[in-house]
Amino acid sequence: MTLNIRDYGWNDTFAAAKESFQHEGFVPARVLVEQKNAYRLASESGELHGELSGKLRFEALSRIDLPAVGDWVLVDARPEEGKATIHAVLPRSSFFSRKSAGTVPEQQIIASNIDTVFLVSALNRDFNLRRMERYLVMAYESGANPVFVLTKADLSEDAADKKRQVEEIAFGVPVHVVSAFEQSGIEELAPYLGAGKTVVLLGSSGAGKSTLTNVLLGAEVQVVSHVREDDDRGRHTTTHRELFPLPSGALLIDTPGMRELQLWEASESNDHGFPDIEALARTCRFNDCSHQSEPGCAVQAAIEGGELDEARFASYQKLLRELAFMERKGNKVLEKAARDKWKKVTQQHKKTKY
Ligand SMILES: Nc1nc2c(ncn2[C@@H]2O[C@H](COP(=O)(O)OP(=O)(O)OP(=O)(O)O)[C@@H](O)[C@H]2O)c(=O)[nH]1
Ligand SMILES: [Zn+2]
Repeated sequence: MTLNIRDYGWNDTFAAAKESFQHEGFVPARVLVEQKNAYRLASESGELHGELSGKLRFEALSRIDLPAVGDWVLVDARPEEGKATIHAVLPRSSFFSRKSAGTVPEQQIIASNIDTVFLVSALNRDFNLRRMERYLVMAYESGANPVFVLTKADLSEDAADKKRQVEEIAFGVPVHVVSAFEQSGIEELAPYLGAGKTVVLLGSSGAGKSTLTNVLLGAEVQVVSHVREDDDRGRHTTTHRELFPLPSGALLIDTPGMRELQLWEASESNDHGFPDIEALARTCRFNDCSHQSEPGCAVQAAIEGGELDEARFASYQKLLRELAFMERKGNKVLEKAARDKWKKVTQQHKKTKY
């Protein structure tokens, strides 16, 4: 079985990056699944089981240097055995990462080379603008383009109003209202789901990500079952992180991996942004207190009194700055800022010897 890697998102940028490696005989492959340093890859010679070369394994300075779902890697392919040895990871155009817990916190790639991230939120009582802001910051840091998808429109009587509220916090970011149950609004997502485009769904548990995934998958059930005819392993049984093709030709990364990001959400923001700090701020003497050196500042008093962690206050301010920046500059500049941020990481990544 052969396949066309362009169907898996291969493009001229990756092709140019490959050229700079000048390794005779290595071919590109995309990581579909990663489990404990074993990989399933899509290559021109079909799906292969990949293993890391000894050199890549030992020269990796951290986990960020190792392949993750969505990565393009260069491999020595042995199609007759169904196997490949992974020798290098091509620079990532975007990625989600998280810091893994442990004595030495380490950055770990959750998913990479993503074009669009659907920030999925339900329009019921889970609706939470502060949380959406956090997700948006995370999306910008990834380098992927954020799109808000507000789900369960059938449960909401003020969907249009909520849509407007989201548009206000997320200047220039598209917002779409859908209902998986009523199959409404789904067609608005088509522009992001073109052939070779990679999408991930991100959002809290219960937001409707799996249901939406099924709708996107089921849009052309015929095509799906056709694809499966010569694949008796059944490619959509997902208990792990996996990249798989949608009938539209787009690639969806699904998602215990994205659930891991929710841990980030839970630990960093407590689900409600910074309610403790916001409560303190309401008791400052001045309504427009900047919590720096104003008299009667309850926030500074709490820091001095040891009730508020200074680092937590610093990250609150960082969030406010980032959001203010977004609102001021609009989407274009933000995209550049996000891009510069990940470029730096990618450059660090490049310094590693292959
Ligand atoms: N009314 C309504 N309910 C929905 C809709 N989409 C999903 N649900 C329900 O919302 C619940 C959660 O949906 P899931 O798709 O499992 O949510 P999820 O985001 O994948 O959740 P996790 O798998 O925990 O991350 C289920 O009971 C769904 O039936 C919708 O469009 N309308
Ligand atoms: Zn104050």
